[in-house]
Amino acid sequence: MYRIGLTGGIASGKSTVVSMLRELGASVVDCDVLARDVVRPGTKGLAAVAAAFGPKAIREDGTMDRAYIGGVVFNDAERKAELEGILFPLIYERIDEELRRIDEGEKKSFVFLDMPLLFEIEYQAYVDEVWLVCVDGPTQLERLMARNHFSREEAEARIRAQMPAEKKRALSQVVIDNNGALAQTEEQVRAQWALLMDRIQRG
Ligand SMILES: CC(C)(COP(=O)(O)OP(=O)(O)OC[C@H]1O[C@@H](n2cnc3c(N)ncnc32)[C@H](O)[C@@H]1O)[C@@H](O)C(=O)NCCC(=O)NCCS
Ligand SMILES: Nc1ncnc2c1ncn2[C@@H]1O[C@H](COP(=O)(O)OP(=O)(O)OP(=O)(O)O)[C@@H](O)[C@H]1O
Repeated sequence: MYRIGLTGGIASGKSTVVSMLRELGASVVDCDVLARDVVRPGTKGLAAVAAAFGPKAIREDGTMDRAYIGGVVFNDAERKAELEGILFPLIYERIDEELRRIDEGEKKSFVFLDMPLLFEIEYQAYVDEVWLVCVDGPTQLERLMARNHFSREEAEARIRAQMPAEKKRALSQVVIDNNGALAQTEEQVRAQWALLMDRIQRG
């Protein structure tokens, strides 16, 4: 099964592009969803996070306090590495499970992996090509602040925790520019989809 990694900085528009790809018929493994799945109430993932981050990590309803953990890890690289050390192995396991399900169950010839941290974790060796969703710095900051109701400082801390877009651009085979209107993004996605179908058919 041909694997396409889809990545991009926070609030670059990955989910927006994923909805367009799904409309076109793509199967997509969404790593943010899997990252939430491994810390559902009652999981060993959440128990490990609670052991490392203390009682404040869990809310009264038993779910992980994402705002609290986010506030800690995006301001402290060591704490972020600690969280990743707990969650990444669990997320990798779930990715493999999902890939097997799509390969054997849906019998698809290709799959997209929506993976925000693809380059940060050097996952490019495990995919056949990488698509990058790109926005310029001011647009990213503005969209992130608007979507998450973050202050400028909170938004900048999250952006700083990731690899800069220029570095990611140099490592990607396809770049989708999401600075413009959604219709312009959709046009690029459709054009790249057609090229991808050619590549897959040619083997
Ligand atoms: C820190 C947490 C609790 C913050 O939760 P929150 O609901 O605010 O954000 P959410 O999970 O929706 O992620 C939003 C975006 O933040 C960025 N982000 C998330 N984790 C990280 C990280 N470890 N390093 C850099 N950026 C990150 C990504 O661009 C992601 O798309 C959460 O992101 C988390 O559990 N992160 C660790 C797991 C992880 O790395 N997931 C992302 C890749 S699979
Ligand atoms: N072309 C666009 N024009 C205007 N707003 C947009 C455009 N594309 C995305 N947005 C908005 O920008 C925000 C970020 O987009 P989206 O959620 O798709 O990004 P993401 O890369 O999936 O984010 P994350 O990394 O946090 O999961 C959303 O509020 C979305 O509605």
